[in-house]
Amino acid sequence: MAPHAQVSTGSSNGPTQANGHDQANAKAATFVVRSPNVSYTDDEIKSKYTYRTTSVETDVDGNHVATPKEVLYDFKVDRKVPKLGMMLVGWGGNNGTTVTAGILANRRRLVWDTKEGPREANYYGSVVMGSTMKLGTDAKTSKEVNIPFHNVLPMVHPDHLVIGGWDISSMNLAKAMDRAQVLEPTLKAQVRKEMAEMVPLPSIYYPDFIAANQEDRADNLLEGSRASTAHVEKLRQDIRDFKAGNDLDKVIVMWTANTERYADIVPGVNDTADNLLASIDRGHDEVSPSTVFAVACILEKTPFINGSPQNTFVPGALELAERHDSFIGGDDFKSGQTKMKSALVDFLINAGIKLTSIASYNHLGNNDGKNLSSQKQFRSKEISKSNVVDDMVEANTVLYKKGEHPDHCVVIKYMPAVADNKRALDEYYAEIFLGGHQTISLFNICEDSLLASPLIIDLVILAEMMTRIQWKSSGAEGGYKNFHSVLSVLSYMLKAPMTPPGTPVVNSLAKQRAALTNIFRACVGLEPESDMTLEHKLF
Ligand SMILES: NC(=O)c1ccc[n+]([C@@H]2O[C@H](COP(=O)([O-])OP(=O)(O)OC[C@H]3O[C@@H](n4cnc5c(N)ncnc54)[C@H](O)[C@@H]3O)[C@@H](O)[C@H]2O)c1
Ligand SMILES: O=P([O-])([O-])O[C@@H]1[C@@H](O)[C@H](O)[C@@H](O)[C@H](O)[C@@H]1O
Repeated sequence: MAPHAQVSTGSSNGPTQANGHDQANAKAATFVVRSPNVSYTDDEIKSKYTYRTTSVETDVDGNHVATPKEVLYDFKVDRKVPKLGMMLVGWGGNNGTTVTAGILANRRRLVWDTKEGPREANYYGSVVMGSTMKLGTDAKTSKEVNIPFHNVLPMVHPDHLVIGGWDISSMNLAKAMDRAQVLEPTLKAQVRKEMAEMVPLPSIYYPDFIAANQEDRADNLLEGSRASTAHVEKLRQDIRDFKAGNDLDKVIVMWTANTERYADIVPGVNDTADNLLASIDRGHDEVSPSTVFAVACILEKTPFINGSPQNTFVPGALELAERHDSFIGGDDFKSGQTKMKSALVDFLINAGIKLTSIASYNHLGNNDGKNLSSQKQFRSKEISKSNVVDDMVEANTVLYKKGEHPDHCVVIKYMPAVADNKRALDEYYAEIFLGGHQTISLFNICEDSLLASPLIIDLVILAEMMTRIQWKSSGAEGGYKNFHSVLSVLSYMLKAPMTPPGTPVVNSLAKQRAALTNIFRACVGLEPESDMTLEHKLF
């Protein structure tokens, strides 16, 4: 039975150290699942998994009857780790330049001087590369055994990503890195030469969708200022050329370009796949650049992830993705203030503390902040930052009556002086025992692009991993199928997680991580992580 995680010498499975790097000649810990329900070949892992849930029926008086349910699934994982390309829309931006420099620094194991002393490249902030999961308990000592998250399935290692992309700004990545004002000069100096050779492909620019203050950087444009089939086909060709030119097996496209205004959902324009394609062909002005990128990727069967808050996936795009069995995911990286919020609100409400108001303010001085200083673009962000508590509030009917929820305001101000070092100030106000109150004030300096870049890596690696996982109901006729086109499994990294139509949105950070972890565990026939530890209680 082949061991699971390979030896770390340069394999795509990658090493296991906290900074994601293998030590010279270190042997990555491996694991293999010994079970009649799991089989390994050189090409595949197959598992039979019993999915156990509880079905609840509620009568008119609100009384529940809970019935345990079991569904048997067969999972299949393709073990061949591909040569993977990551194409960024907005490659010349703060996130695009930072994630590119970060991968170069890690790949070359760079060390650079800072005023606090030497710093070495790492992947901190990445769930895939910087966190672990509980494998089980030691057979002899009963102590927890934890493994690097990256090792649970044969994932791409970020060091091996081939990076490209588009930008409406023609600036090469070295100059764009300077413009971003994120990285230490001593690090920039070591990657400058390589980054100077990276030049974004020209992109589509429909001025009405982003702030007018972005116009001065728009000098790298494809002809045409509204959607067209020619734009779709050009972007598809760009993807094919990038894939062929770098001898890639696959490409993932990530939108990390400016936040756009919401597109109106117009019957006959973008409400169905056919209407959307026809609208693009007619050059309808309510089709955004991000939706054109999404359509191009869907038709090219290239996973597309939206790292910004706008409603890129209009109903027509969603229907098109389902029709083509293409993967999409989004929206809006969950990097700092909102990530903290989704953890804190989860804790407070599950502790029975009645949160009654959340005031979220932040100011930042990067180009994202400049774009968000325009009301329509801010509104996109306000929506994604505000909805993150809904599911946790609705789940607690003890604290909140139907429709009752905490006051919640979101403020973002553009203050150039602080550049990428966003200042987030939050106040959480809650009712506690016997009419008391609890006030929690948070001051959180988020170096925005250093927090978002690891999420870009996670989203790309996990989206690619999902293209190699298939399922079928045990014993059912027919072959294996892909997961649904909408990759809700990516929700941990996203503020406004997209889910398949008709399915609930989960924003609780703990639940999101558990879903991701346990789906990957099921692929190797392991039960969900249980913290019952009965072995430590029943003896
Ligand atoms: N912590 C974070 O940085 C964070 C968190 C959540 C979401 N986001 C979102 O990620 C996106 C990028 O953030 P950033 O800080 O890198 O912003 P940025 O403004 O530095 O970079 C955006 C880049 O996109 C380019 N661009 C704009 N329209 C384009 C188009 N149609 N095609 C190609 N390129 C285009 C711009 O020229 C710019 O280089 C923003 O939408 C932001 O809201 C960022
Ligand atoms: O992820 P998070 O810190 O809650 O949200 C952030 C906002 O507070 C910030 O103003 C914006 O510029 C970033 O793009 C990001 O969306």
